[in-house]
Amino acid sequence: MTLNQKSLDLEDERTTQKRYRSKVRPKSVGTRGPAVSYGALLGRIALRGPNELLGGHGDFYIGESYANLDGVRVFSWAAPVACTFFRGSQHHELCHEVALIRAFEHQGENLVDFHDEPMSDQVPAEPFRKRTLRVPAAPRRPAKLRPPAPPMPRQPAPPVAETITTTTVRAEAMLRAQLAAPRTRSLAPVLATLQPDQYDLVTVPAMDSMIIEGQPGTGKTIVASHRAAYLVSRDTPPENTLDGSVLVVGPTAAYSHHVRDVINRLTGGSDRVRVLSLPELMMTILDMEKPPAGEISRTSQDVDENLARFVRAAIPHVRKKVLHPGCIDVYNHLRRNGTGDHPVTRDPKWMGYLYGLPTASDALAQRAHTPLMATIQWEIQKPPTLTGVEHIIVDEAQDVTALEWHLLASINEADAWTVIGDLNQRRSDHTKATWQEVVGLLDIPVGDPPIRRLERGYRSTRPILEYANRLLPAADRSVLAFQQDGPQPVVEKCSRTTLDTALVSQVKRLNAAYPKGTVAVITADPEAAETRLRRAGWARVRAGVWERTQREVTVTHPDGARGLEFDGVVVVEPADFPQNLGRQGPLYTALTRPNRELVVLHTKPLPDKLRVVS
Ligand SMILES: Nc1ncnc2c1ncn2[C@@H]1O[C@H](COP(=O)(O)OP(=O)(O)OP(=O)(O)O)[C@@H](O)[C@H]1O
Repeated sequence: MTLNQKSLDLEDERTTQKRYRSKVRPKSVGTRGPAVSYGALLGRIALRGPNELLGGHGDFYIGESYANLDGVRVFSWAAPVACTFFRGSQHHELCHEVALIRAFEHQGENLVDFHDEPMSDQVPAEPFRKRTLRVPAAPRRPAKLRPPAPPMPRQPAPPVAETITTTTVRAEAMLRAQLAAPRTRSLAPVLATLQPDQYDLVTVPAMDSMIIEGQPGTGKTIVASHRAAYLVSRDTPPENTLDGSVLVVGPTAAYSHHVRDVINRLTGGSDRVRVLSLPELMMTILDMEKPPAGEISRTSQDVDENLARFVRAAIPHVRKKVLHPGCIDVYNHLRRNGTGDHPVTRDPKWMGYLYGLPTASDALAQRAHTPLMATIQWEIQKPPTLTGVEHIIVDEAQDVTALEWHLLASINEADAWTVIGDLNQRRSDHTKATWQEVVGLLDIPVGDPPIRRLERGYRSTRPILEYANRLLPAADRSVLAFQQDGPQPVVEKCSRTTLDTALVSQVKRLNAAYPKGTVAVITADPEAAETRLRRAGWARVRAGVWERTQREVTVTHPDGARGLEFDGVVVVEPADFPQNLGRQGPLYTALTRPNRELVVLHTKPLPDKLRVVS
């Protein structure tokens, strides 16, 4: 295609984009501000020839929702026919007719470029209808006289044998450009570059439960967020959707913030998807304003599923004494181990545990006891805002304890689950060590294969992943990084006095290297790092965020970094990171947060595995 032709075609596409936006936008724009979808066209499909399903035309668009632009059809990304664009494995009957796929590149609201990918050796000479050349500006017929377009079949056709595989990378140039762009504070929709394996997982029917596993940066959160939107889209085939709502559960409030925008953009701000971190969920149940503090559990008993059983058995006894018991009445009943006639348990191990519980007000303030308090409250009075949930998507599921799984299972009215995680990032010994145990606990059927894997890492470059993966068992160490090139991690041995200057100068260097991007310091001792920054002239703008000369740095404990990403990350003193059963989940999470550059500063010896030169 000549340059001139391309710019004419681009003009055409921009015109269609404008018309599409003006048609769909009033439906999707609400009062929720910039997070709401703006009606982007994602791409365009040219078939090998005209097709009667398309009223004799041979091309169509894929966009954020359905529209008919005077005979030019835009199908939603959630409709089965979008498989022609995403190259998933549950093919639509038009999949094997595809000659050319055009993917649109947007900057903000502007369509700035397109990328064509031939899929067949039979690409028609003029694959796409050209509006500026072919469509005369003739007076238009009144809409009511226009013949209705033939309906598109909604059922996906049986898979066809062809060379499309889910390991294929699609829209590669755009994907590369997107990953090289500065990271922002919240995740963005990636529909135009969604990969075939991700699309397959996003579009699994709502009532099918599954476990998805993948190393850091393989797109698990992308799948979680796009799947939430797919499940409630009005363009999703009815057999794949649900009547109720979807709850997306993540690890921290920062994670909820990270994904809320993308879901709002994809759903047009639908109130059928709720995003809450586990602590936020429990605070909602308990109607608490301040998050509880401290460890997620002191002992495995704090989060043991037996507690849920005790609570359910205790409530009828408490109700005999108190007509409308509150959370505290039930808690105190447990603390006393019930009554002489009806003890909660006769097991000495559990009796000791119950007698040792703190007072109710202390328990409410301690994170280790929030799952128990929330379980009690849920059993006695469910908040109406959390009813009607039919599918729960749990991200960072490796960090959910047994008692929390029980609570989530009580909330889930249709028992449909998408459980997503990475066991290598586990941060506690008190969570389940295998997915089989989680499946057993939830008592759900999962399909075949029982665990689906996302293999390709998108976030971190190969040098970063190779360094971080040294922490893993040998069998998990191989790296499939989409971004092959990037700076080697900088590992700097410091003295206690030089650590201060090294930290500040690395933060400044990364800020300068990624002027539009994000930088973080991840440390087991955020207070010490904040003191160093304060002394160097940085000022706190909000919790965990510091500013100097209009540049920001986030300072966080590894627990707070889960699910997040930054362009540059400084990891301070790996030897001080919490370990579980000798494994380095929190350190592994920290080392895999950067998209572009990793710096490790240490005064103490590095963990053995990081000292090994591969
Ligand atoms: N198809 C895609 N197109 C563009 N960007 C993508 C795509 N898939 C993943 N990414 C990007 O890769 C980065 C990592 O994705 P994501 O956060 O979903 O990974 P993850 O598996 O949840 O990681 P972790 O477990 O480490 O938190 C994000 O910036 C995301 O936007």
